[in-house]
Amino acid sequence: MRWVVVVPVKPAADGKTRLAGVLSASARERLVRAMARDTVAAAVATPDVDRVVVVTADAPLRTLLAGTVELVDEPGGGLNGAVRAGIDRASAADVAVAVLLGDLPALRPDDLADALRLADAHDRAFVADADGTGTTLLTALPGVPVDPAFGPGSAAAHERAGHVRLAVGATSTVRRDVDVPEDLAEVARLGVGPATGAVL
Ligand SMILES: Nc1nc2c(ncn2[C@@H]2O[C@H](COP(=O)(O)OP(=O)(O)OP(=O)(O)O)[C@@H](O)[C@H]2O)c(=O)[nH]1
Ligand SMILES: C=C(OP(=O)(O)O)C(=O)O
Repeated sequence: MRWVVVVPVKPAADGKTRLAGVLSASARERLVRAMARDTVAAAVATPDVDRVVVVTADAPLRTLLAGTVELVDEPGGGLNGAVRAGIDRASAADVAVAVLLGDLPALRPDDLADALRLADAHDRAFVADADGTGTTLLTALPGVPVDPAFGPGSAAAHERAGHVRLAVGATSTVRRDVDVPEDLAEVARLGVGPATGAVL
C-alpha cells in the first residue's frame, strides 16, 4: 500500500504549554518546530510513503519545509480541523491516508513503515501513544472516510469509532510523543532527530 501522511503542527509559539515549567517560551517555540521537522523528515524517508502533507500556520516552519512536503493552510477548528483539512487534500486522490502527530522527535522510518504495514490489513486503524490513552497515528485505506477524534482520551474514542488498535512494539518510536517534561528524557534516551538534538 502507498500512503499519504498528514502532519498537523500548531504555531510553535502556542505549542507544548505543558513544558512551560521546564522550558522558556523561546526554547519551547524552537523545540516545537524542531520536533515537527524531525517527525516530517522521518515520514518523508519512510518506504511506502508517497506524499507528506503538513497543515500549519507556522511561517518559519512553512519556509523550512517548502519544497519537501505539501503545505496546507490552517483552517481553524483546532487540531481536528487541521487534520480534516489535511485529509481533504490527501484523499482527493483516493489514497490511503495516515495522520501522524508532529511531536514524535525520535520517530524512525523503519518503525513507521512497520506500523503502516500493519495498517494495510484494516479499513481504519490507529497507534496509541506510549501511555496508551492518546493517538499518534490514525489510518484509513483508500475510499474509507476518516473522522478524527484527537484530544484527551483519543485512543478510546478512535477505538469506539471502529479503528483497530495496531499491535506495534511497546518501544516503537511511533508511540513516543512529547507531552510532559518526563517525555524529554525518554526521547533523548531513544535518540532524537538532528533538529531536536540541536535544541536539546
Ligand atoms: N495544525 C494544528 N496542529 C495542532 C493543533 N493543535 C495541536 N496540533 C499538533 O498536534 C500534535 C499533538 O498536539 P498536542 O500533543 O496537543 O500538543 P500541544 O498542543 O503543542 O501541547 P500542549 O500545549 O502541551 O497541550 C502536535 O504536533 C501539535 O503541534 C492545531 O490547532 N492546529
Ligand atoms: C492530541 C492528543 O493528545 P496529547 O495532547 O496527549 O498528545 C491525542 O492523543 O489525540
